[in-house]
Amino acid sequence: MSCPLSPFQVEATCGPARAGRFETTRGPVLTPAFMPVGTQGTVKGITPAQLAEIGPQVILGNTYHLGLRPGDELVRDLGGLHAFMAWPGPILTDSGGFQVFSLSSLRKIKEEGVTFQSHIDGSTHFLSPERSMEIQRNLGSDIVMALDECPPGRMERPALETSMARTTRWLQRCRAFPLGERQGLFAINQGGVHMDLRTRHLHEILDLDARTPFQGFAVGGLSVGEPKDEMNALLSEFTPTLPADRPRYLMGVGTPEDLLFGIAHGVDLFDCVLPTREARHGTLLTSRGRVKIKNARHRTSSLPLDPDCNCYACRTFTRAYLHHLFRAGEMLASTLNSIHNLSYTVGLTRAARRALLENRFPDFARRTIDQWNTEEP
Ligand SMILES: CNc1nc2cc3nc(NC)[nH]c3cc2c(=O)[nH]1
Ligand SMILES: [Zn+2]
Repeated sequence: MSCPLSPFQVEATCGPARAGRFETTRGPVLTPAFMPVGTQGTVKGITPAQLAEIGPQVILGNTYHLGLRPGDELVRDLGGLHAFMAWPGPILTDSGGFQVFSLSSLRKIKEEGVTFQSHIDGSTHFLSPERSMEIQRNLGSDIVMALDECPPGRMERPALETSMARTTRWLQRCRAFPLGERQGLFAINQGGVHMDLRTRHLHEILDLDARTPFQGFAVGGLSVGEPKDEMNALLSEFTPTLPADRPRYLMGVGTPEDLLFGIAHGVDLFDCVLPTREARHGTLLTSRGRVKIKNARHRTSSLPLDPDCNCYACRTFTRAYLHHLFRAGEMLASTLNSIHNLSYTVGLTRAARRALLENRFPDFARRTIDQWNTEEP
């Protein structure tokens, strides 16, 4: 079995935290790394050139959305997702399970797969492990996520165990599917906030891994409405038990605080719509905490949004201008706010990596958290 992704190299550690890297055929991935979400083949409101300046290691594409519209075969015929959206760097595609359960209506899940109605036009569709793999092969992503069932938070244990068992059987089917030679498959661990279930599922995954190794391991089933302290308790105990020689990806997380917590407990990769979604709603993530740009106190401010940020928005415009754009409902407000929030979030994981490499991560984390909580941003 060719391994298109190189082995994960741990370059520095600080307790469970680590800085690392792995190669894809479209470039290296230096971790820890935050991956901006490009749901429908675009990181909303940002051009590829602007995205390149922000400099993410990897971006995400959604199988559910792109499979429905414009359709995975069209994207394949036009050269794949990298060409289609003009992003030459590594792309990770999720497998569609999460969107089917969170976006579509009238779905019916069976062993074979899940039947669902499109949120676009109500048409009926079917997503199986094989179909999810086929869509991701057609998109040509570098990192492929297995099709899993993402249980809603607070699912009762018996139902959770039934769901986990199916996710393991679906993983076997994903593994059997012939992906592209440039694609690596990540397995997804489930089990809610229960350490014993997480461990049981991991052992089932590792039984499959022993025969044909997975290129990475994702922690799914979190950030789905469970209490934050329960998520963090599980993460701190479970993450370090994942294989250390493969990337660890925490799906759907999170806030700057969540990223530091995850990094401290050994997570390498993150994705979340929060930075871009909050940007569109006028909440900006800065080195001194959150700024609600529509607040009247920014109306006349000649200051940059974040004095410690060198992004296009912070080095070019005043808060007064960002405030004006948002109040006026201008399109540029979303673009500039997203450029900043992504620059901040990608920059935070990049700075954490540097701190780990320079053996000063605890001090970095402490200073970062203190700065969030001291000055009025
Ligand atoms: C692709 N499979 C898959 N995606 C996910 C995306 C998520 N996004 C969140 N919070 C925003 N939690 C998630 C869990 C999963 C999960 O368990 N599985
Ligand atoms: Zn900025």
